[in-house]
Amino acid sequence: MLEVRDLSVVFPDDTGGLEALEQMSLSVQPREFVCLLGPSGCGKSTLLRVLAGLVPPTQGSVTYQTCAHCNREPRIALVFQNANLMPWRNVLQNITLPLEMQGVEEPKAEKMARELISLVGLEGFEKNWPGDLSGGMAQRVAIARALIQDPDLLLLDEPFGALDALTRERMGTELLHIWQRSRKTVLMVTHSISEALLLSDRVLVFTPRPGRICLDLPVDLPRPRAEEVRYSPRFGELARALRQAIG
Ligand SMILES: Nc1ncnc2c1ncn2[C@@H]1O[C@H](COP(=O)(O)OP(=O)(O)OP(=O)(O)O)[C@@H](O)[C@H]1O
Repeated sequence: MLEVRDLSVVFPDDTGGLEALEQMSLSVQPREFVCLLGPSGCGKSTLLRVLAGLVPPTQGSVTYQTCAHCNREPRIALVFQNANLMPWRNVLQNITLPLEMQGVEEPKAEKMARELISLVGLEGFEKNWPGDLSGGMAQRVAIARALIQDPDLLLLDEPFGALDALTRERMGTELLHIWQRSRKTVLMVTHSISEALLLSDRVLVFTPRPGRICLDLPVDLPRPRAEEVRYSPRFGELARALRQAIG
């Protein structure tokens, strides 16, 4: 699905350049859920921005294979820590926005949005304004708005980072359910070891800047997973391995 080869990113600064990523290589399989963990400033968001085409690589390459027989540009959706909803559009209208920009007819866009509203558990809130939503609800709208583009790759940059601990835990479980039903290829930045283990097939741990991958850990916890997996001995072993790698 995605192949990154020897990727380096250097941001210009007064001292000759700030190296955010150094010769990073990784690949992601279709429908895989991969989490990125690492110390603050190690280049996790930079990697997502390169993958989304927002930051150019200084060196190296990013290649997408969207499907076996087609050669189209990949569809990539990015969700940030803040939901960034349009305050003058209600929940339904926020979710249909990307389709409206593509010129999709309103009844079709609305039908698709209602299906996603059901997927993210927001039935009954279609007409609510963003200002009346909790942080968790706003992020669910942002995730639905990303999914309506039917992305080949969904990039999540600490999507629950601004939420309180309990809401964050609940949103982790909800994202697990959403992914189990949508089965998108996902790359997600998180600072939470337990969130990474609950959700992902693989966790990539970054070194301090310049970011390189120091551990590529397959998460061999059985699926479908539920909240209780956090209390299994294997979960504890994997958490210990990740903690050691982060240092
Ligand atoms: N547009 C930019 N211009 C200059 N420097 C940048 C830019 N974007 C990021 N950086 C720098 O690159 C380094 C990596 O930043 P990045 O945001 O990718 O780290 P991160 O691992 O996502 O951090 P955090 O976990 O704190 O969000 C940091 O030192 C940051 O200051």
